[in-house]
Parts: sequence; C-alpha cells; structure tokens
Amino acid sequence: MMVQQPAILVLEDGRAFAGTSYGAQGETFGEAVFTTGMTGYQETLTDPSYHRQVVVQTAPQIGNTGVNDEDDESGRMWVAGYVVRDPARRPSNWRSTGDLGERLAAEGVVGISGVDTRALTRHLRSRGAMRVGVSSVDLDPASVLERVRAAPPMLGADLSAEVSTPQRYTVPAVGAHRYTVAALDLGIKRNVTRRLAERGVTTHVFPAGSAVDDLLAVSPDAVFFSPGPGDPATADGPVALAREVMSRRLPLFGICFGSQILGRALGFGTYKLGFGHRGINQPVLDRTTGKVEVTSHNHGFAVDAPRNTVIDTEFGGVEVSHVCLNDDVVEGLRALDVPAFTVQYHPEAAAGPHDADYLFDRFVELVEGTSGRDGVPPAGKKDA
Ligand SMILES: NC(=O)CC[C@H](N)C(=O)O
Repeated sequence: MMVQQPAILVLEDGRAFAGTSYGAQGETFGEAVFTTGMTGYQETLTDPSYHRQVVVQTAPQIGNTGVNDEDDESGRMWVAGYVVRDPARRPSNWRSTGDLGERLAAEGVVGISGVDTRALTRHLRSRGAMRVGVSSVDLDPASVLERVRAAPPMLGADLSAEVSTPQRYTVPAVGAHRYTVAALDLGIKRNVTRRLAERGVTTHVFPAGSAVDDLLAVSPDAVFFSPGPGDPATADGPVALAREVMSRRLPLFGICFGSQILGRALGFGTYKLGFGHRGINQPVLDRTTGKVEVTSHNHGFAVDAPRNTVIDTEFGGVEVSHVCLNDDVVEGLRALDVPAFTVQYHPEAAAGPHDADYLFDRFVELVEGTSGRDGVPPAGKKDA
C-alpha cells in the first residue's frame, strides 16, 4: 500500500483543487481535458494522442479492473498527468496482471485522486480546455500557477515526431495477404493495424517524417494516416505528403489527426474546439447511409468545412460524410474524384463500441475498387 501524500491541481485560470497523490510523485503540466468513457482507462492512458494532456476521468471509480498485458494501445503510457475521483484500492479482474496506481508510478505518470471531477469537468466544459499543473512536491497553488502559465499551450503544438516510431516496422496480415498499406505513424494505436491485419492487410508503419518515396518503396496498395497528438495546423510535412499521395491517386484513409491532415491537404482549415470530444458514446451520423453510430472520440481540434454541399477543391469534389449529432462538428470527409476518405473519430475503438468498424471494410473496398484503375495495375499489387 502506497503512502498517501497530498497533491494539488491548479488550472491556468487560477482555480485549484486539493487531493491525494496517485501514481508517481512529482509535478507535471499539460492541457487539462476530460474523457467520459466509463471503461477503457488502460487504452486511454496508452493512446499517444493524449501526449502532453492531463486527463480527467469523469467516471468516478478508476482502476477496478487493474491493468493487463493485452490492452495497451502503444508501448507506454503517454498522458502527461492523470486525475481521478476514487481509485480502486484492490484490482479485480480475470485478466488483471497489476494495479493501475503502481503502473502509473512505474511509468512516472504524476496523478491526483480525491478530486471533485464533476466540478472540474463542469469548469472545463464552460471555460474550455486549458493548461493545468498537478503537484505533490509544491503545495502552494500560487507558485504552481506561475509554472502552469509558463507551460506551452496545445494550440500550435507540433508533437507527432515525439510519439512516432523511430524506425519502420511491419504488422503482417492475419491469414492470406491481400493488400499492402503504408501507414504514417503520427501516434498510431495498435488496434488500427490489428483491424487492418484481420482483413488481410499487411501494414508497414513509417516514421512521421517519411517522404512519399519512402512509402512507395514498399509498393503500397493504399496509404493510411494515423491519429496523433498536437495541433494539425503545425503538420505541414504530413499535409504535403497527403497531397503527393492524392496526386498519385493512391487510396488514402485518415483517422482523427489523419483526418485533419487530409482536410488541410484538400484546402480546409482546422480550429480548436472548446473542450473537445473525448469518450466512447458520441453519436455520429454517416450521411452517406443515413445511419447513426455510437462512437469513440478523442479530438480537441476539428476541420472547418461547409456541410450540405459538394465542395470544389483542387482534388475535385469533396463532401462532409459524417457529422457529430451533439454539436454538428465535421466527423468525416469523402473525396469524390480521388480515392480518399477520413473520419475524425475512432473506428478502431479501443476503447469503445464497434459500430464504426465498417469503415475498415470501406477502406478495403476502396482499395479493391481502385485495383487496376485505368487499366494500370496498382503499384505493389501482389498475388494473394
Ligand atoms: N486522436 C487524435 O488523432 C487527436 C487529433 C488532434 N491531436 C486533436 O486533438 O484533435
């Protein structure tokens, strides 16, 4: 049993909360964001898109099922800090191999428990996501506040290189190989490559700074742009790469950060949402089928594009394919003249419902449909 040490949380606007240290002792800074998922804390903590964010869990009890060896979405925990109401004193689950508080401590994640997370969430909802500090070493709010205000904001943060793989690696297809995908790792989650692999796709995962020739070297049938942390307005390299991919008419699928990058490559702007969408029960309308799906979200930025019309771009017509039913935010784009589409949310779920799993089928169908386009066999099409 860990010794209970006091800790404080101080928001950029001066509001402070007292609590108890949870996980590692120390001090940390980041952007305070809340997630409403009732389950999936392990996937959240290991999702690279949460890099530099201090995550507030609205679900009051966290850690009940411990941590296990199967649910990590990457090789480590990425959150800058962790805020919970009531951590489990004892984990209990048949898959559990450890205690969440101990793992947070082992990975150096500074957290705080005993916080009135409802009050904190309501504050962030009305004032917007903002910088925050959590400390168990300095319990003077005024002095922590000075450092909070000196910490870098999320707006303008260029973070992909900090989370991307240093070297290319390959996730083989499960069963017979059908297609080869080159994935740009801006903060990829394991469940993306798993979802592709189970559809016969071999995925080569590339570092964030890769050039189009690096991708073409594996003769891909299609390209994937991953989710990831930071402000999409800074991602000029990946935006240029997306334009190269579309000019070659290679099928392209982007998720979340990848969606924002494709949006920019098509000529749209991006903007910061007030408090973002983070949770696993967000309703999204697929306007191409009229179906509503309940989906997993983790985004603080969004694409600014007109709805209800075909938008004329340099790459031909584009339409907003998906919208969030809570606030009408653009949740997906579909190019009509080049084989490219995106979603702003997480069809790979992990955590979350599987309603949007069909998007991986849509991607594979797009690849199938473009095989042999214009009589030219696609680069890298191998005999299955
Ligand atoms: N999960 C993601 O890809 C997040 C994308 C981007 N960093 C945002 O917050 O909007």
